[in-house]
Amino acid sequence: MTIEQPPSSPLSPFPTRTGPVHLQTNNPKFPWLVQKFGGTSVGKLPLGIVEVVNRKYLPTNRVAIVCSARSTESKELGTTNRLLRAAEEAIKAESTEWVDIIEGIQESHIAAAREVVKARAIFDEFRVEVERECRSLRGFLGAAQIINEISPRSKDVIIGTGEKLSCMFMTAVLRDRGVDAEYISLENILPPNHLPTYTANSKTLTPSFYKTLATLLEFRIRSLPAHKVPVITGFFSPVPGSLLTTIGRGYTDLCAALLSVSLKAQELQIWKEVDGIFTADPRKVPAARLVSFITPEEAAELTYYGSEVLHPLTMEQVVTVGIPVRILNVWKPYSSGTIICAKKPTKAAHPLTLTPPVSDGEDDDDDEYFEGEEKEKKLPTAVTMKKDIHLLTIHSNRKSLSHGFLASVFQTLDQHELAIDLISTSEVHVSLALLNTSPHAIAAAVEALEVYGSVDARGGLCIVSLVGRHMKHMVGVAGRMFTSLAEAGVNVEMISQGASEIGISCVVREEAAVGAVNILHAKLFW
Ligand SMILES: Nc1ncnc2c1ncn2[C@@H]1O[C@H](COP(=O)(O)OP(=O)(O)O)[C@@H](O)[C@H]1O
Ligand SMILES: N[C@@H](CC(=O)OP(=O)(O)O)C(=O)O
Repeated sequence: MTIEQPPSSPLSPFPTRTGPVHLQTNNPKFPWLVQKFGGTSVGKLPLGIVEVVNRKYLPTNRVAIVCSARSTESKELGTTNRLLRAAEEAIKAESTEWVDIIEGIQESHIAAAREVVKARAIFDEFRVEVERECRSLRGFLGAAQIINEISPRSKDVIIGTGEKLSCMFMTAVLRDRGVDAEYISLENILPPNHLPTYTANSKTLTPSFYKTLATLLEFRIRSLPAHKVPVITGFFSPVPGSLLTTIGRGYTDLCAALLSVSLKAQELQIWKEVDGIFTADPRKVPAARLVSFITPEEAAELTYYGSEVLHPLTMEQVVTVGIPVRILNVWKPYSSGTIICAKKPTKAAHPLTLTPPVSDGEDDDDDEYFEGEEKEKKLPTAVTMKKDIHLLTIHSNRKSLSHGFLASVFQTLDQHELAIDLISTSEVHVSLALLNTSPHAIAAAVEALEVYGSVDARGGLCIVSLVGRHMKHMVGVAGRMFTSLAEAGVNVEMISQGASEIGISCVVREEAAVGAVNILHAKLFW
């Protein structure tokens, strides 16, 4: 089968083939490769994605694609945020704005396809699917307006439309360029009657949830004809609680990680608009450098403490089965990005031939894998910051023993669904840094904690964290960290060293945080 190819498009910086091309299919003999594309990549560079899949990886791998909802400028202005706004509008009695928002989403997807999809039949089929999907969403929101209620589960259904439209779009674009793609929606992947068994408490998903989901994903993908290239919604549902409350925004990374586990993928690739993981957020620290390799523990610490490169739950899924994760830039498909795996891989020309050696569990020096290369300096790996932090300091009234005191504090925070980011404690005093997810919950927790002593609560703070596997063995790093901050006049409100010894964190005022990160980068990373 051959398909006519259009001339190159302004949406791709790469040369586009002209003339007929052969249909590109998955080869079932090749190892699986899972590729997740962020919403801005789908929005700005759909033909770049085709290039990545088709020309670069289909010749060596069996590819599964996961997409999040399309954004043409930034995630803030993207489809998911627009859908959330439509949901808010729909429960206002007189509002019709939600109708316009859905119309806008529908039209922007159709307009994007009109620009890149050249085969009329593929475009027409896409348009019919998009119109059907948006009609169904309008019906759903119309019903919500009548009953004046949108439950968390209903919100999931609404945002899920974003990934569905995005994957329909990418399937059409890939087909148009000769890739035998198949759209897969995971909107009903889990049987709803099983859900209550998958939460240990109201917020935490049990390992058996992830295991069941991975099995169902594998079953779903393997039910496709083997040569098809699946294009899978990063949205999966239903989940205990709701996807937004239990897993949160950025759930597509987690979906791709579970898929990689279920397919025993050779690698999980997260394609973004940034070259990989940097020594600091390049938007805040102009001198930040790309890091070619980091460990899963470092990546988890970094994402937890504010580097938005991966969803925080992603790493723990892939790490147990040893699947390497690579962060790559969709604008530079031939660069090798950042690889996240337990041991530094051997160097080779093609990124996918970087095979991570099996770890022997020893904490040996990873320089050995770069024989003949310049000895790597022992430095921290990255510095990161997390905004919107509240600090609670509780001075016990000594009416309970210290172990009882801490237990009561934790229990109270749990009752108010507040998660602790950092903790620093003496026998009867405790300081806790919390993400300010709900000012109401913090106020209620403070009131409840006053039973145990006096409570000092302050907002407008930031956590600044230094992360690095070498820090376990570096003498004086904490000293240099706090001397550098003190010399720059940054007041440190709390200090905490992670139990894994790969992270040291402190709390500073929000207005001092970017400066603090820049100072630490300038003083400790060279
Ligand atoms: N240490 C870090 N390394 C790289 N990026 C970081 C780091 N910390 C924060 N970031 C930010 O994470 C963002 C994620 O990349 P982006 O391409 O915008 O995401 P997506 O493609 O998922 O929308 C970047 O804009 C970058 O500024
Ligand atoms: N579209 C969703 C899910 C997601 O994973 O997004 P991203 O891949 O851009 O982090 C969101 O905006 O949260």
